[in-house]
Amino acid sequence: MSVLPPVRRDRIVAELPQCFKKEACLHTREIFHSMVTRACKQQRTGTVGFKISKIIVVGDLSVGKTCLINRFCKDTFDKNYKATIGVDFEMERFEILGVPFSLQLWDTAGQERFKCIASTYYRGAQAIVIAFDLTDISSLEHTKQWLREALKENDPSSVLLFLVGSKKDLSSPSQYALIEKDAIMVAKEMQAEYWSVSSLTGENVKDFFFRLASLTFETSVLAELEKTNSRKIGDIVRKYF
Ligand SMILES: Nc1nc2c(ncn2[C@@H]2O[C@H](COP(=O)(O)OP(=O)(O)OP(=O)(O)O)[C@@H](O)[C@H]2O)c(=O)[nH]1
Ligand SMILES: [Mg+2]
Repeated sequence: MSVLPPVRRDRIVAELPQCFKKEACLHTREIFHSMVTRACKQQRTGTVGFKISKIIVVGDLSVGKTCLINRFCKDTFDKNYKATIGVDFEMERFEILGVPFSLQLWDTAGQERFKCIASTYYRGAQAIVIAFDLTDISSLEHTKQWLREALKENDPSSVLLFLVGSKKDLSSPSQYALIEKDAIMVAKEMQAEYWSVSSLTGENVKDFFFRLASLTFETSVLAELEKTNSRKIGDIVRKYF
């Protein structure tokens, strides 16, 4: 018997949410991978429905990491800056293609003096969100260093990367166009998916987290299927040799 309350109705995903910019996205498929859809229909998703996927959010101080998580998880926005000390986390439960899927969103500190505490929590992430401020080019320049540090604790070949520009409401259209061009280049180099959001207005926030949850889910199901298949091949090998 499940002790968890049902998933909120506005956390149900039936179709793959689309990327923000086709030039810098993890994949351009419009629907979930057919193997994933089939596995979900046949309830062959193994442990995916019971596991909690870890997502870490990193980036310079004051770029808006905490506000981004709070806008999505609590639908609130605080205009006063309160530095994150070390780390904080929020849980979000989704239902994707009928399968329960939980994300643990780790909000880390950008301030130098709290960084060493925060970095001890980087390990074991399924996805890394590297945040920068769309009105501050230096925060975009620092994203590569944030990524390098986060990847020291994670497997670069399996972790999903997202480069997220924040405070869209504060940038003028011309300033925005300029920084977005650079951000797309950085995202491509990192092999990350690019998004821009505003936690003040909420623009793109829900779309971003739904995409993040869905791609993390898709990757987890594919990994689970691969594990099951290699186990099956192992059984055959054991049986005949
Ligand atoms: N206008 C506007 N302000 C924002 C937005 N997001 C964050 N801010 C403001 O930027 C400041 C810093 O936001 P935080 O979310 O605390 O930044 P942080 O990245 O968590 O900072 P650290 O915890 O120190 O790493 C606060 O004053 C927020 O109100 C946004 O989308 N629009
Ligand atoms: Mg913070």
